[in-house]
Amino acid sequence: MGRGGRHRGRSQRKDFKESRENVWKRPKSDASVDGSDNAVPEQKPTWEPIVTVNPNFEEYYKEQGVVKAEEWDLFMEILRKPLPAAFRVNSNGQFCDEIISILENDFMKSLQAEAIEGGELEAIKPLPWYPKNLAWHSNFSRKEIRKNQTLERFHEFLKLENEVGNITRQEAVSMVPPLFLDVHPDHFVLDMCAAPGSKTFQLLEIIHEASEPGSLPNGLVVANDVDFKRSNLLIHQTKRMCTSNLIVTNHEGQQFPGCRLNKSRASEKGISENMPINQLAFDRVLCDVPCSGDGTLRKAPDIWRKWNSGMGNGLHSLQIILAMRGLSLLKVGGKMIYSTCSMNPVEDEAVVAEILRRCGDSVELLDVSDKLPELIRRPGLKKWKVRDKGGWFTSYKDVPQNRRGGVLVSMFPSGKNLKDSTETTQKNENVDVNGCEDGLKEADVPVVDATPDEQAEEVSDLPLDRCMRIMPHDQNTGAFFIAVLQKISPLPEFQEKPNTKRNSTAKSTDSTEKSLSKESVVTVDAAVPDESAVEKVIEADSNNEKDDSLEPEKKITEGESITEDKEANSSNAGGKRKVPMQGKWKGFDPVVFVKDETVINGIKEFYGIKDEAFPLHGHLVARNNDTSSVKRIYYVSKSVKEVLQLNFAVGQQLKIASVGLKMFERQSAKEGSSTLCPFRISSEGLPVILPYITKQVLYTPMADFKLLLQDKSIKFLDFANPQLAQKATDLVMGSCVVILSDGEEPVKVDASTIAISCWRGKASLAVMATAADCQELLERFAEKTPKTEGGSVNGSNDDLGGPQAMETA
Ligand SMILES: C[S@@+](CC[C@H](N)C(=O)[O-])C[C@H]1O[C@@H](n2cnc3c(N)ncnc32)[C@H](O)[C@@H]1O
Repeated sequence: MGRGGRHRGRSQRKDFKESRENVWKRPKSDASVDGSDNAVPEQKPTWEPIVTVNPNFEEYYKEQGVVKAEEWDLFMEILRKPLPAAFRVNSNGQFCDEIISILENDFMKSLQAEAIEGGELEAIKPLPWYPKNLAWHSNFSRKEIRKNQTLERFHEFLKLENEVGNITRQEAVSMVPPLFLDVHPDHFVLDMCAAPGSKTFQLLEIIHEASEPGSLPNGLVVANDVDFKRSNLLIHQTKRMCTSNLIVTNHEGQQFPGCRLNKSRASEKGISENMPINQLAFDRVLCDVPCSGDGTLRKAPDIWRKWNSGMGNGLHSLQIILAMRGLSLLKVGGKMIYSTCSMNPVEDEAVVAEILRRCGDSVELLDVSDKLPELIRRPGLKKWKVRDKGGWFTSYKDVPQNRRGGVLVSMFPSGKNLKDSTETTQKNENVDVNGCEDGLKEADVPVVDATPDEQAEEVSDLPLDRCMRIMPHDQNTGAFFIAVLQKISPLPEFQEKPNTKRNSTAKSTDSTEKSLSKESVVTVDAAVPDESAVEKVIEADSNNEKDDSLEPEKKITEGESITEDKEANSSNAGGKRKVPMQGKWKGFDPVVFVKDETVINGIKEFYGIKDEAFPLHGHLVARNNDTSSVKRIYYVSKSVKEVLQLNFAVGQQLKIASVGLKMFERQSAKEGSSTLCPFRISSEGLPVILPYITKQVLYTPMADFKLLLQDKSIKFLDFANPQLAQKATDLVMGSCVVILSDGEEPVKVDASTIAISCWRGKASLAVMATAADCQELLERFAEKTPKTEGGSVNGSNDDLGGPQAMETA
């Protein structure tokens, strides 16, 4: 019997069938669409059908030719259907193989009856183009899964595994860009517009792919997003990954700092001007830009009502400057993905064409047609039109002066202001072209002769067919656009700098937003993926050192401050951070290296961690502006440490929202008892540090391990195995680790080791892990019971599989 083991009768299938017939409904009280799943309320109000008609949308895409006339009806039919749910199994999760096996051998079969009832061939199936059966598609929509009782067991499974980080719910097409980025474990990767973080999670998985338990990759991911609230969702998402190789930053992507140590600064600091210039450059950049999001219509049906052509036009310039900044931060030889969840060529091919024009020979649009052959996609367009309120334009030369504020030359296939052979000259009045952020006059958009081809119809001469457009009706998904770019040589000099007036012929964010408010009715963030792990808005993440629930016990002397922002130091008193606004950075406490020998040596001694095996010095950071109350200590990988040091060296340019892996947490012992070390091992950090802990470890067989998970606390005398009582008593009071073992003998920690963080009290042992983690382990053991226990509890964990130890608090 599978987990939960609840089988429902046929009567309940009726509800399911009905739910499938009602295509889209929404609560009568309107819900705003911000693209994230939390926009779809769980409340049970009266429901009214959502209108899935928008004549402007239909007219626009018919004219653009993104689908052929003969497939139009199918395209529209699929767009009106709710999006099937999709999810990925975390390839670094300890139970990865086991989860795939449950999907293949249990749910694929047990859900089949429901699929047939609903008219589908398969209930769930692995996405054929995703490696190693790690990604799955379900023919049930997410709403069906949530609402239909027959699917409850599957829903519970998804919810629990998602919560503990073993799976991530993510729209299928949103999984594609990281697969084309060709990331290696030693790469420095920048995810420029990262929230809510599903692709960041994928990037981290790839970085960690080849790591043994306890060993850390050389690479790192910097996940950036301008939106503070959404950054918190990202922090929450990626916390489930237990990584010390992530930095989360809060910058406008187009202004992301290069952390360059310039000459004047070098002399100020007395550093030789001849030293190599330090630059934070990346091997890979993911530029998954804000977009109009019409590729997510199936998931966010409110877009039907809101869509208009101005949405794409209004974002075009921001998309260009984000992509240009991404390319300038890329190492020569490095690769960047430009992607959107929009089908609109103005946000897609036109942006790629413009960045290729700006970069000349220094950037190549790669042909990746031989990669992921099972993924059905269409080549990028080479011709398209531009529409605004006034009508359609096939060439910039046809755009009247009064429309040139919103319609830019870069939106057209040629990217040029072509002279019509029938015209003698183009008037170049000194009129501001709003699309040019530095106030370029129209005279600066040169009028050029059209080639004979261009005179007939504007067709791009760039190899835009190398771009990829995924269409919903090809494989029952959402839509997505992806281009893979490679930096061949340094960019033309003026393009290498962050977005400045001088280097851009596009609108600034401000002018983009102005243009948006003029013509579009959806927010910039409308196009956001479906990741359900972000169903709650988290107001402050656990990095917040102002949480007073833990008592300060011991003073930690800070090392050097990495982000010494005065405003950061003076804010954030109440636990809620302020949103950085108008370029001012507010809200995050500075990152400091923990250098206090008493603290570090105390931890090392208490847990028996040897320096040569696992150095702590230089790898521990805290968030604090008050050195007396460090409560959480984060571990950073060597790569992250180097970036922090560089950041410090160049004047704290990075606005760091979160960094490192929470490894130690200050814990007060109960009144009347005391502990030698006030820092307990956090469950997030345990998988990394477990192989190096030599003290405060208790090995328990399965029966007692289960008891501990069930009861959360166990008196020493209640252990089923009487020897354990003595061994638990022998531990020093305070934090300890309990490892599932064949007997009560030590086992060598490897990928299959299961461990939880505990607290050794006066006469009992208490679990310091979340209820979800305990439940997940118990269910895992239940799945295994017939095979491993055979009437007797042997406690062997040999067949539990997967990397790293498991648990979190
Ligand atoms: C399409 S979503 C990104 C989705 C994300 N890559 C993922 O897979 O979860 C676009 C994101 O861009 C962010 N954004 C908007 N303008 C930005 C800017 N100027 N710089 C950086 N991020 C920006 C939005 O807050 C939004 O989170």
